[in-house]
Amino acid sequence: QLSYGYYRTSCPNLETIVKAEVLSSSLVDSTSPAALLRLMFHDCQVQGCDASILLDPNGPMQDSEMISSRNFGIRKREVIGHIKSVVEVACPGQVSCADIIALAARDSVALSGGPHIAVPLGRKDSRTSSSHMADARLPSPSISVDEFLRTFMSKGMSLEESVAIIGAHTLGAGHCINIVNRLYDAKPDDRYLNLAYDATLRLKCPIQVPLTNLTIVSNDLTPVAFDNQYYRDLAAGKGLFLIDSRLWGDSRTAPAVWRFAADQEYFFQVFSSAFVKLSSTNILLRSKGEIRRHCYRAN
Ligand code: HEM
Ligand SMILES: [Ca+2]
Ligand SMILES: [Ca+2]
Repeated sequence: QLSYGYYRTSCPNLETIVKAEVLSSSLVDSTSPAALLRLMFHDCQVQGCDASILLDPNGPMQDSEMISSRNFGIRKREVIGHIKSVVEVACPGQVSCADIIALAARDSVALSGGPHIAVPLGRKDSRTSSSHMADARLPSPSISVDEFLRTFMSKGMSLEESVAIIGAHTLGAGHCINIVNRLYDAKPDDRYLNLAYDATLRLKCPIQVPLTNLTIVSNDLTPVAFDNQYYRDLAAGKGLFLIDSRLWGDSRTAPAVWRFAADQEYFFQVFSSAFVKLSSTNILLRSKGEIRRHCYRAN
Protein backbone atom coordinates (compact mmCIF):
# COMPACT_ATOMS: atom_id res chain seq x y z
CA GLN A 1 0.00 0.00 0.00
CA LEU A 2 0.93 3.65 -0.37
CA SER A 3 2.08 5.34 2.81
CA TYR A 4 2.89 8.82 4.07
CA GLY A 5 6.34 7.94 5.39
CA TYR A 6 7.41 5.90 2.37
CA TYR A 7 10.68 7.75 1.72
CA ARG A 8 11.36 8.75 5.36
CA THR A 9 14.66 6.89 5.48
CA SER A 10 15.47 6.39 1.78
CA CYS A 11 14.99 10.03 0.74
CA PRO A 12 14.19 12.30 3.68
CA ASN A 13 14.58 15.54 1.68
CA LEU A 14 12.34 14.50 -1.22
CA GLU A 15 9.39 16.74 -0.41
CA THR A 16 11.65 19.75 0.22
CA ILE A 17 13.42 19.23 -3.11
CA VAL A 18 10.22 18.86 -5.13
CA LYS A 19 8.65 21.91 -3.53
CA ALA A 20 11.70 24.09 -4.23
CA GLU A 21 11.84 22.95 -7.87
CA VAL A 22 8.12 23.50 -8.45
CA LEU A 23 8.47 26.96 -6.97
CA SER A 24 11.42 27.85 -9.18
CA SER A 25 9.64 26.54 -12.26
CA SER A 26 6.59 28.68 -11.46
CA LEU A 27 8.70 31.77 -10.91
CA VAL A 28 10.02 31.38 -14.45
CA ASP A 29 6.54 30.63 -15.87
CA SER A 30 3.41 31.42 -13.86
CA THR A 31 1.39 28.90 -15.89
CA SER A 32 3.62 26.04 -14.81
CA PRO A 33 1.44 24.93 -11.83
CA ALA A 34 -1.57 24.49 -14.13
CA ALA A 35 0.44 22.30 -16.49
CA LEU A 36 1.82 20.16 -13.65
CA LEU A 37 -1.64 19.63 -12.18
CA ARG A 38 -3.10 18.54 -15.52
CA LEU A 39 -0.08 16.30 -16.08
CA MET A 40 -1.01 14.31 -12.97
CA PHE A 41 -4.60 13.87 -14.14
CA HIS A 42 -3.51 12.65 -17.57
CA ASP A 43 -0.98 10.29 -16.01
CA CYS A 44 -3.41 8.80 -13.49
CA GLN A 45 -6.28 8.53 -15.97
CA VAL A 46 -4.30 6.16 -18.24
CA GLN A 47 -2.96 2.93 -16.66
CA GLY A 48 -3.05 4.62 -13.23
CA CYS A 49 -0.47 6.99 -11.71
CA ASP A 50 2.65 5.31 -13.13
CA ALA A 51 4.42 8.08 -15.09
CA SER A 52 3.33 6.38 -18.33
CA ILE A 53 2.74 9.85 -19.80
CA LEU A 54 6.46 10.62 -19.54
CA LEU A 55 7.65 7.78 -21.77
CA ASP A 56 8.90 9.05 -25.10
CA PRO A 57 8.45 7.00 -28.23
CA ASN A 58 11.98 5.62 -28.59
CA GLY A 59 12.38 4.04 -31.99
CA PRO A 60 9.90 3.81 -34.88
CA MET A 61 7.95 0.84 -33.51
CA GLN A 62 7.42 2.22 -30.03
CA ASP A 63 4.15 3.72 -28.92
CA SER A 64 3.65 6.64 -26.55
CA GLU A 65 0.64 8.27 -24.87
CA MET A 66 1.92 11.63 -26.02
CA ILE A 67 0.99 10.71 -29.60
CA SER A 68 -2.69 10.79 -28.59
CA SER A 69 -4.51 13.97 -29.60
CA ARG A 70 -6.18 13.92 -26.16
CA ASN A 71 -2.79 14.89 -24.76
CA PHE A 72 -2.75 18.04 -26.86
CA GLY A 73 -1.63 20.93 -24.66
CA ILE A 74 0.20 18.75 -22.13
CA ARG A 75 3.22 20.77 -21.04
CA LYS A 76 6.07 20.71 -18.52
CA ARG A 77 6.95 17.03 -18.73
CA GLU A 78 10.54 18.26 -18.75
CA VAL A 79 10.06 19.85 -15.32
CA ILE A 80 9.42 16.38 -13.88
CA GLY A 81 12.51 15.08 -15.70
CA HIS A 82 14.54 17.90 -14.18
CA ILE A 83 13.21 17.30 -10.66
CA LYS A 84 14.02 13.62 -11.06
CA SER A 85 17.63 14.45 -11.95
CA VAL A 86 17.95 16.60 -8.81
CA VAL A 87 16.36 13.86 -6.68
CA GLU A 88 18.71 11.25 -8.19
CA VAL A 89 21.70 13.21 -6.92
CA ALA A 90 20.29 13.27 -3.38
CA CYS A 91 18.89 9.71 -3.29
CA PRO A 92 19.95 7.63 -6.30
CA GLY A 93 17.54 4.94 -7.48
CA GLN A 94 14.97 5.47 -4.73
CA VAL A 95 12.13 7.67 -5.95
CA SER A 96 9.69 6.88 -8.76
CA CYS A 97 8.78 9.40 -11.45
CA ALA A 98 5.11 8.67 -10.65
CA ASP A 99 5.54 9.91 -7.07
CA ILE A 100 7.33 13.03 -8.33
CA ILE A 101 4.36 13.80 -10.63
CA ALA A 102 1.93 13.46 -7.70
CA LEU A 103 4.06 15.64 -5.40
CA ALA A 104 4.62 18.30 -8.07
CA ALA A 105 0.85 18.48 -8.65
CA ARG A 106 0.03 18.94 -5.00
CA ASP A 107 2.76 21.56 -4.58
CA SER A 108 1.36 23.37 -7.62
CA VAL A 109 -2.03 23.57 -5.90
CA ALA A 110 -0.57 24.82 -2.62
CA LEU A 111 1.68 27.48 -4.11
CA SER A 112 -1.23 28.84 -6.17
CA GLY A 113 -3.16 29.51 -2.98
CA GLY A 114 -5.02 26.21 -2.76
CA PRO A 115 -5.08 23.63 0.01
CA HIS A 116 -1.98 21.82 1.31
CA ILE A 117 -2.66 18.17 0.54
CA ALA A 118 -0.87 15.25 2.21
CA VAL A 119 -0.17 12.66 -0.49
CA PRO A 120 0.73 9.04 0.30
CA LEU A 121 3.72 7.72 -1.68
CA GLY A 122 5.16 4.47 -3.01
CA ARG A 123 3.98 4.37 -6.64
CA LYS A 124 6.11 2.52 -9.17
CA ASP A 125 6.73 3.50 -12.80
CA SER A 126 5.30 1.62 -15.76
CA ARG A 127 7.41 -0.06 -18.41
CA THR A 128 4.96 0.73 -21.21
CA SER A 129 2.66 3.42 -22.56
CA SER A 130 0.01 3.22 -25.27
CA SER A 131 -1.52 5.92 -27.45
CA HIS A 132 -4.66 3.81 -27.94
CA MET A 133 -5.21 3.59 -24.23
CA ALA A 134 -4.78 7.36 -23.94
CA ASP A 135 -7.33 7.87 -26.75
CA ALA A 136 -9.78 5.62 -24.94
CA ARG A 137 -9.35 6.84 -21.38
CA LEU A 138 -8.82 10.59 -21.56
CA PRO A 139 -12.16 12.43 -21.59
CA SER A 140 -13.23 14.78 -24.36
CA PRO A 141 -14.24 18.33 -23.36
CA SER A 142 -17.78 17.63 -24.55
CA ILE A 143 -18.56 14.47 -22.57
CA SER A 144 -21.95 14.07 -20.95
CA VAL A 145 -22.47 14.47 -17.21
CA ASP A 146 -23.18 10.73 -17.05
CA GLU A 147 -19.77 9.89 -18.54
CA PHE A 148 -18.15 12.52 -16.35
CA LEU A 149 -19.61 11.01 -13.18
CA ARG A 150 -18.71 7.48 -14.26
CA THR A 151 -15.09 8.56 -14.85
CA PHE A 152 -14.58 9.79 -11.31
CA MET A 153 -17.00 7.65 -9.33
CA SER A 154 -15.18 4.58 -10.69
CA LYS A 155 -12.20 5.85 -8.68
CA GLY A 156 -14.26 5.79 -5.50
CA MET A 157 -15.18 9.47 -5.55
CA SER A 158 -18.53 10.75 -4.33
CA LEU A 159 -20.63 13.00 -6.56
CA GLU A 160 -19.32 16.05 -4.69
CA GLU A 161 -15.71 14.90 -5.01
CA SER A 162 -16.21 14.42 -8.75
CA VAL A 163 -17.44 17.99 -9.10
CA ALA A 164 -14.56 19.16 -6.87
CA ILE A 165 -11.74 17.48 -8.80
CA ILE A 166 -12.61 19.22 -12.07
CA GLY A 167 -12.32 22.42 -10.02
CA ALA A 168 -8.68 22.02 -11.08
CA HIS A 169 -9.94 24.13 -13.99
CA THR A 170 -9.53 27.07 -11.62
CA LEU A 171 -5.97 27.06 -13.01
CA GLY A 172 -4.72 27.37 -16.54
CA ALA A 173 -6.17 27.66 -19.99
CA GLY A 174 -7.45 25.83 -23.04
CA HIS A 175 -6.85 26.16 -26.76
CA CYS A 176 -9.47 27.35 -29.26
CA ILE A 177 -9.59 23.92 -30.86
CA ASN A 178 -11.38 22.63 -27.75
CA ILE A 179 -14.15 25.25 -27.83
CA VAL A 180 -14.75 26.24 -31.46
CA ASN A 181 -17.39 23.56 -31.93
CA ARG A 182 -19.38 25.10 -29.09
CA LEU A 183 -19.08 28.54 -30.64
CA TYR A 184 -19.84 27.75 -34.27
CA ASP A 185 -21.62 24.39 -34.31
CA ALA A 186 -23.23 24.11 -30.89
CA LYS A 187 -25.01 20.95 -29.80
CA PRO A 188 -28.75 21.52 -29.35
CA ASP A 189 -28.49 21.11 -25.59
CA ASP A 190 -25.64 23.64 -25.28
CA ARG A 191 -27.51 26.77 -24.26
CA TYR A 192 -25.36 27.69 -21.32
CA LEU A 193 -23.03 30.43 -22.55
CA ASN A 194 -23.57 33.93 -21.23
CA LEU A 195 -23.94 36.21 -24.29
CA ALA A 196 -21.11 38.59 -23.42
CA TYR A 197 -18.81 35.67 -22.64
CA ASP A 198 -19.75 33.99 -25.89
CA ALA A 199 -18.86 37.20 -27.75
CA THR A 200 -15.50 37.41 -25.96
CA LEU A 201 -14.70 33.82 -26.86
CA ARG A 202 -15.58 34.47 -30.50
CA LEU A 203 -13.14 37.38 -30.58
CA LYS A 204 -10.39 35.16 -29.25
CA CYS A 205 -11.30 32.20 -31.47
CA PRO A 206 -12.74 33.83 -34.60
CA ILE A 207 -13.06 30.82 -36.92
CA GLN A 208 -14.18 27.23 -36.51
CA VAL A 209 -11.00 25.71 -37.89
CA PRO A 210 -8.22 27.58 -36.10
CA LEU A 211 -5.42 28.59 -38.44
CA THR A 212 -2.91 28.03 -35.72
CA ASN A 213 -3.19 26.32 -32.40
CA LEU A 214 -1.57 29.13 -30.52
CA THR A 215 -4.48 31.03 -29.02
CA ILE A 216 -5.48 30.09 -25.51
CA VAL A 217 -8.40 31.16 -23.36
CA SER A 218 -8.35 31.14 -19.53
CA ASN A 219 -10.21 28.36 -17.76
CA ASP A 220 -11.59 30.87 -15.25
CA LEU A 221 -11.23 34.59 -14.49
CA THR A 222 -8.27 33.95 -12.16
CA PRO A 223 -6.13 31.37 -14.01
CA VAL A 224 -3.06 31.56 -11.77
CA ALA A 225 -5.00 31.50 -8.48
CA PHE A 226 -6.31 28.26 -7.04
CA ASP A 227 -9.65 29.60 -5.76
CA ASN A 228 -13.37 28.88 -6.23
CA GLN A 229 -13.75 31.35 -9.13
CA TYR A 230 -14.27 28.43 -11.54
CA TYR A 231 -17.59 27.61 -9.85
CA ARG A 232 -18.68 31.24 -9.74
CA ASP A 233 -17.95 31.42 -13.45
CA LEU A 234 -20.00 28.27 -14.14
CA ALA A 235 -22.96 29.76 -12.33
CA ALA A 236 -22.59 32.93 -14.43
CA GLY A 237 -22.68 31.06 -17.75
CA LYS A 238 -18.91 31.29 -18.20
CA GLY A 239 -17.86 27.67 -18.32
CA LEU A 240 -15.14 27.30 -20.96
CA PHE A 241 -15.63 23.68 -22.04
CA LEU A 242 -18.99 22.07 -22.65
CA ILE A 243 -18.55 19.68 -19.70
CA ASP A 244 -17.81 22.64 -17.40
CA SER A 245 -21.08 24.29 -18.42
CA ARG A 246 -23.04 21.08 -18.18
CA LEU A 247 -22.15 20.73 -14.49
CA TRP A 248 -24.21 23.84 -13.82
CA GLY A 249 -26.99 22.71 -16.15
CA ASP A 250 -27.49 19.28 -14.56
CA SER A 251 -29.69 18.95 -11.50
CA ARG A 252 -27.39 16.31 -9.98
CA THR A 253 -24.18 18.35 -10.10
CA ALA A 254 -25.55 21.93 -9.83
CA PRO A 255 -25.98 21.82 -6.01
CA ALA A 256 -22.26 21.03 -5.57
CA VAL A 257 -21.29 23.83 -8.00
CA TRP A 258 -23.48 26.18 -6.00
CA ARG A 259 -21.99 25.13 -2.68
CA PHE A 260 -18.36 25.38 -3.87
CA ALA A 261 -19.10 28.81 -5.40
CA ALA A 262 -20.36 29.97 -2.02
CA ASP A 263 -17.82 28.28 0.26
CA GLN A 264 -14.19 28.13 -0.83
CA GLU A 265 -13.02 26.36 2.32
CA TYR A 266 -15.50 23.59 1.69
CA PHE A 267 -14.30 23.30 -1.93
CA PHE A 268 -10.68 23.00 -0.71
CA GLN A 269 -11.66 20.26 1.73
CA VAL A 270 -13.54 18.16 -0.84
CA PHE A 271 -10.91 18.81 -3.53
CA SER A 272 -8.20 17.50 -1.17
CA SER A 273 -9.90 14.17 -0.55
CA ALA A 274 -10.71 13.85 -4.27
CA PHE A 275 -7.06 14.57 -5.13
CA VAL A 276 -5.85 11.77 -2.88
CA LYS A 277 -8.32 9.37 -4.52
CA LEU A 278 -7.35 10.42 -8.04
CA SER A 279 -3.67 10.00 -7.27
CA SER A 280 -4.04 6.68 -5.43
CA THR A 281 -6.20 4.53 -7.70
CA ASN A 282 -4.87 1.73 -9.84
CA ILE A 283 -1.22 2.26 -8.95
CA LEU A 284 1.66 -0.13 -9.51
CA LEU A 285 3.09 -1.39 -6.25
CA ARG A 286 6.41 -3.11 -5.56
CA SER A 287 7.55 -5.52 -8.28
CA LYS A 288 4.65 -4.70 -10.63
CA GLY A 289 6.58 -1.63 -11.71
CA GLU A 290 10.04 -0.16 -11.53
CA ILE A 291 11.86 2.96 -10.43
CA ARG A 292 13.01 4.47 -13.68
CA ARG A 293 16.49 5.88 -13.85
CA HIS A 294 15.33 8.46 -16.39
CA CYS A 295 11.68 9.49 -16.51
CA TYR A 296 11.50 9.48 -20.32
CA ARG A 297 12.40 5.81 -20.80
CA ALA A 298 11.94 2.49 -19.10
CA ASN A 299 15.07 0.98 -17.54
C1 HEM B 1 -13.96 15.16 -17.54
C2 HEM B 1 -12.91 15.68 -17.06
C3 HEM B 1 -12.03 16.67 -17.76
C4 HEM B 1 -12.04 17.14 -19.05
C5 HEM B 1 -12.98 16.75 -20.17
C6 HEM B 1 -10.94 18.08 -19.17
C7 HEM B 1 -10.61 18.73 -20.34
C8 HEM B 1 -9.61 19.69 -20.45
C9 HEM B 1 -9.25 20.38 -21.67
C10 HEM B 1 -9.88 20.15 -23.02
C11 HEM B 1 -8.26 21.25 -21.37
C12 HEM B 1 -7.57 22.24 -22.32
C13 HEM B 1 -6.38 21.63 -23.01
C14 HEM B 1 -5.82 22.59 -24.03
O1 HEM B 1 -6.58 23.04 -24.90
O2 HEM B 1 -4.61 22.88 -23.97
C15 HEM B 1 -8.00 21.14 -19.95
C16 HEM B 1 -7.07 21.89 -19.27
C17 HEM B 1 -6.75 21.68 -17.95
N1 HEM B 1 -7.22 20.65 -17.15
FE1 HEM B 1 -8.80 19.45 -17.54
N2 HEM B 1 -10.30 18.18 -17.98
C18 HEM B 1 -10.92 17.34 -17.09
C19 HEM B 1 -10.56 17.09 -15.78
C20 HEM B 1 -9.44 17.61 -15.18
C21 HEM B 1 -8.89 17.18 -13.92
C22 HEM B 1 -9.47 16.06 -13.07
C23 HEM B 1 -7.80 17.94 -13.69
C24 HEM B 1 -6.82 17.90 -12.54
C25 HEM B 1 -7.00 17.29 -11.41
C26 HEM B 1 -7.68 18.87 -14.79
C27 HEM B 1 -6.75 19.88 -14.87
C28 HEM B 1 -6.61 20.74 -15.94
C29 HEM B 1 -5.75 21.92 -15.91
C30 HEM B 1 -4.95 22.42 -14.72
C31 HEM B 1 -5.82 22.48 -17.19
C32 HEM B 1 -5.04 23.72 -17.70
C33 HEM B 1 -3.73 23.21 -18.26
C34 HEM B 1 -2.79 24.28 -18.75
O3 HEM B 1 -3.04 25.48 -18.57
O4 HEM B 1 -1.76 23.90 -19.32
N3 HEM B 1 -8.67 18.63 -15.69
N4 HEM B 1 -8.82 20.16 -19.43
CA1 LIG C 1 -0.39 6.60 -16.28
CA1 LIG D 1 -8.82 30.48 -10.46
